[in-house]
Amino acid sequence: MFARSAARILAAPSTRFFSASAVNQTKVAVLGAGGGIGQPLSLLLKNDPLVTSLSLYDIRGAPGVAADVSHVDTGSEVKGYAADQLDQALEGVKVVVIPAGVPRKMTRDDLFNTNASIVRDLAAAVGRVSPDAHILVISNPVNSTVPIVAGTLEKAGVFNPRHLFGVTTLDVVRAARFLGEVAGVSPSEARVTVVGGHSGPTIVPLLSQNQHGKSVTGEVYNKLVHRIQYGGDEVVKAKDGAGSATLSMAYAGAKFANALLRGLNGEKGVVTPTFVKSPLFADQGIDFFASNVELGPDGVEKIHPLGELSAEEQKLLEACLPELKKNIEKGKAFVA
Ligand SMILES: NC(=O)C1=CN([C@@H]2O[C@H](COP(=O)(O)OP(=O)(O)OC[C@H]3O[C@@H](n4cnc5c(N)ncnc54)[C@H](O)[C@@H]3O)[C@@H](O)[C@H]2O)C=CC1
Ligand SMILES: O=C([O-])CC(=O)C(=O)O
Repeated sequence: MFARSAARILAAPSTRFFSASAVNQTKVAVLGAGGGIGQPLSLLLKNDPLVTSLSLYDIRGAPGVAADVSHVDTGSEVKGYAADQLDQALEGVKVVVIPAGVPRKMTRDDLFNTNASIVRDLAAAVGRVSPDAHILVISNPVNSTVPIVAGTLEKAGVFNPRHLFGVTTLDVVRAARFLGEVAGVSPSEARVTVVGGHSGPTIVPLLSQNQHGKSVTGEVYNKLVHRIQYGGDEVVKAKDGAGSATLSMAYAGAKFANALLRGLNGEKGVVTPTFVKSPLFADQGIDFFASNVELGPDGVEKIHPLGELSAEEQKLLEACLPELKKNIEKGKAFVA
């Protein structure tokens, strides 16, 4: 099965994204497992053959979610942990996925005050109990929460940049879906590398690098880019006060977790965009950036350059960088 290029497996958005050798199975924790994302994400991880054991934590409701999910007839063990059992939930975990926090009503940055301290406290617990774990941050604003996790772990003297990922997979999933619609092809043929960060102008889809994407021009191009950058708003508006994307995010989170687990298990060529500590724009003071990253046995194996950009993409990148820099600095200042 591994003979097929993993990059191609990732390139094929579909419900069948789990691919496994079941050799090195892994204990995965979900922090925020009782929430809108956490519940379906826990279900999807229960269905991932690379997950041996699932540890579900939330300040409310995780034991109930765990009891429910544990009846699914796949091999993994599932255990739920109550509010005062965070440290127990983290014992022996190799991968920690964090969708804890509040979803937005206005902009993602509005969430900063609430989610910054939630994420900081959870990161501190990971640093204390399972400092080698790979941490996948879903909680918004990702552009700031990832630097918060990094800063917290740095303070604890256990930060490993190869083990920290902001999950930007929903942008990649949306880009494939929306380009597929515009070009009249299957999303599996419409894979788009999305770089930058995860909010409005910091989301930079490199449509020109896809054979269908490069023929989209003019007003259709502008609308497509806008839809990818503001896809979250579509869901927030449609949910009308009931939160933001949860189901598509759970799908994207499970897809990224599976890619990481395949890399950790030694599969070669697993490449997907993710927001990591990155040298690409570090000379401009931007030391976190999403780009294609090869995932390997120790997490980040190789950070790929952006490749060739069209003139439009160059402009999008120019708009992204100052905003992303501000978001990163805000996260850093919070933990300083
Ligand atoms: N990275 C991305 O692409 C996306 C990120 N998000 C973000 O994910 C986050 C979660 O969204 P939803 O699941 O819709 O929210 P939700 O409110 O439905 O669930 C959040 C859960 O976190 C729990 N929680 C709060 N504080 C906690 C703590 N200290 N420890 C453990 N659990 C805690 C809550 O009890 C709740 O069950 C939000 O910040 C949202 O903006 C949402 C969609 C996409
Ligand atoms: O829009 C939001 O707040 C949730 C999110 O990050 C997304 O859907 O991309």
